[in-house]
Amino acid sequence: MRHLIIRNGRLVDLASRSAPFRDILVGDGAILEVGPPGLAAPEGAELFDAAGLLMHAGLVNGHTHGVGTLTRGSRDRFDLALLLANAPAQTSRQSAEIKYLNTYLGALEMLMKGCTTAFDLTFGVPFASTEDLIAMGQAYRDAGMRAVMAPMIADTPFYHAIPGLYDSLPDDLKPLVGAAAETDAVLGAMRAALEAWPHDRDFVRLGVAPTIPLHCSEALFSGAVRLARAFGTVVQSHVGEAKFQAVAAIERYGMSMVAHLDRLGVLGPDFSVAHGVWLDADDMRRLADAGASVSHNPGSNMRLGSGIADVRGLLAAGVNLAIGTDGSASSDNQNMYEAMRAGFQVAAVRHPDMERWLTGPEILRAATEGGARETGFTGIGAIEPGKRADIVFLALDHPNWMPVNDPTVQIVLVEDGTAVRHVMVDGRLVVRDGRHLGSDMGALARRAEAAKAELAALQGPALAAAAKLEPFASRFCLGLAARPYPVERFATCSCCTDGGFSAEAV
Ligand SMILES: Nc1nc2[nH]cnc2c(=O)[nH]1
Repeated sequence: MRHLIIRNGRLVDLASRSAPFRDILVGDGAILEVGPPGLAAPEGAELFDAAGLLMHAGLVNGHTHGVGTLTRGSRDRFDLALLLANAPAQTSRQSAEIKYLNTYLGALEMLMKGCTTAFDLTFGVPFASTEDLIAMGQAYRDAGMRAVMAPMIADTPFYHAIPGLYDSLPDDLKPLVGAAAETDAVLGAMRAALEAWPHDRDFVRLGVAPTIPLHCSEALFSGAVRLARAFGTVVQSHVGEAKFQAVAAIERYGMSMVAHLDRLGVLGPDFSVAHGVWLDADDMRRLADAGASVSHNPGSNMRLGSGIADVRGLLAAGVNLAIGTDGSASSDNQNMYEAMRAGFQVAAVRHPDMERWLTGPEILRAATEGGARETGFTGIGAIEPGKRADIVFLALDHPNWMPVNDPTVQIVLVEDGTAVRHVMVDGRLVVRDGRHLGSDMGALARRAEAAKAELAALQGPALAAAAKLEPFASRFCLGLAARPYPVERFATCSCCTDGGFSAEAV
């Protein structure tokens, strides 16, 4: 066994909100013991000196999209309706190099900012082949990160998914709307990828993401979840992200999106909801009863103007909470410290009553243990015996940490990733002295610029067509969002006007 003894570091303790000195003994990537200074180590154990460093468990990004990294920061006024109007064009045509680079650069950013595991909703089959998915999984392997890669699958294009939207389009634009996909072909391609998956599942797993319930026929959604369960993997879907979707769900199903999913029998401990902004108390109870998770993505929900999730309500109901950044195409960066800080801030904005604000330990727990449960990587999320050694080392001689106060609050509200000194995954350093081991940043920057040019040439015509449709999608979805949505939770909120969130707050 390869032993590693980490000495002289301070370990964040969520329960006592302190950071006592602790030694950590690691054997073959697993944490064997955690104890006060002077912990016994076997002869020949390699010493890792963590003097002047604060240790916390690697962060888990509960929801991202590696596919959007190369387009980060390219548009400012961009809401979910515009994103969905453009998504097929943006994800349709990419070379293998672009797919790899998108994923690798996202992973690199996450690792360098203290995140060691991600739930990545990537290109959907059949547009991404099994080979593409394997290559994107390799990007995580090469970066040294853990991930669930879940292809976003659908059989109903956005314009058909939202009741009335297609009919609202001028006739000359209707041919620009993509055709429905063959349900069996999508499920067949998903099955083939699951069967062929070659990567070590302790590091990179293949998950399943029926992307948005409205974009999936019942046969596709149920079939996707059955497949995930047959292969013992996890499922994630965008649920209740924007108000227009919540209203459209009532119109389409005669019930909320979560009630529809419950009726399909797909909710369970292996099921996670991305966003979960537009949920009522009944939705939350159904998710909690099923043991499901919600990835709270506050930065994205603000960036796209989607709204503010009632996270206190989710926790009180007993839903497992994770924290996510969302993809860089929707929220630009992959900074889990920023996502945690935003999570704290939006809860305070959402609830005038301070008793309902989130605490530092609650957010940090969601970004570690909650994410571990949500991704299905049960061996991560904490620094304790039996877990894998995914450890972030923050420099205490960085201004962020002068002085050390309540470390559980300071990580959430002060740290921004700039104090990340080293990052360890499975007992091996992947970031040392702030630099990712194995990446040539100059070469990557040149590849990214070349990929950007290639992407513009490949996707230009499809994006031009999407741009013609965009104004119609935008107007239609704004019209849906202007309708009252009957969610009782807003009745207790001081920023409420007519039973819906005020336009200002959303
Ligand atoms: N935020 C967000 N990003 C996406 N990227 C692709 N689909 C989606 C979605 O439904 N929501």
